[in-house]
Amino acid sequence: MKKLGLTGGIATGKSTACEYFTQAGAVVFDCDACVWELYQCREVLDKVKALFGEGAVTEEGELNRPWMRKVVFGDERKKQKLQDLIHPMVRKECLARMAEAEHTSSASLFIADVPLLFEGGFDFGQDANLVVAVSRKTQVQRLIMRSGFDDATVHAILEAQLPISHKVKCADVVLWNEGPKFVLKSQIERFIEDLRS
Ligand SMILES: CC(C)(COP(=O)(O)OP(=O)(O)OC[C@H]1O[C@@H](n2cnc3c(N)ncnc32)[C@H](O)[C@@H]1O)[C@@H](O)C(=O)NCCC(=O)NCCS
Ligand SMILES: Nc1ncnc2c1ncn2[C@@H]1O[C@H](COP(=O)(O)OP(=O)(O)OP(=O)(O)O)[C@@H](O)[C@H]1O
Repeated sequence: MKKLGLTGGIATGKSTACEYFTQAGAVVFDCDACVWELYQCREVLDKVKALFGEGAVTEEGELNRPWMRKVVFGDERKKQKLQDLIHPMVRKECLARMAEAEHTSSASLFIADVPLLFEGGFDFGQDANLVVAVSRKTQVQRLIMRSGFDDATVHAILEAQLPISHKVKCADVVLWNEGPKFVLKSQIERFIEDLRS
């Protein structure tokens, strides 16, 4: 089974690319989804509350995402504290999912969608790394269209990530997602064909 890391910046199209990889038969591990699941766990939420205070959790007992975004993306040290808590758990889940796929699945491709693949040095023994890239202008447009974040939040998140141009330099393969979705899809189909040949 070939193992690939997939990354990009926020809203560059990682999840969209992974959807196409899944359609093509790959097993995909999504770090963001894993983080969402971890926050469903009371023990994890209690740890987040212990680190950041009562404001981290809503009255309904869920993670207060807008509050956390403000705290974490405005302060490098606090962001690091959250990452130190969450990343080891995500990596553990990723390795477990990969081991399970190797034993139970006939898929020939395992892909981990890791937003901070290069920032965090996320190593799960992958054979190569893919980057889904767009121009900064398109990235900001798609991010605002999807999330409605204000300019300050967009700026803070982008500041917390390596520039796409840097990620492109670290990539083994770049999927250029500036055009319509079907163009991304056909790049992925061609990439998979090349792997098979
Ligand atoms: C701060 C949190 C609560 C904000 O939640 P929100 O719903 O807005 O974002 P979500 O988790 O869906 O992530 C969306 C995107 O934000 C970006 N992002 C998330 N965490 C980080 C981070 N620590 N540094 C830079 N960018 C990040 C990524 O591009 C990611 O794809 C959340 O992002 C979080 O817990 N981050 C820390 C965990 C982490 O590092 N996750 C990244 C994958 S392991
Ligand atoms: N080629 C494209 N053309 C137009 N819109 C696109 C294209 N690719 C992705 N999008 C849209 O841009 C937004 C971001 O895409 P997607 O969720 O795949 O990015 P992401 O990198 O996974 O984001 P995040 O970092 O938040 O996890 C979505 O609304 C998606 O539908």
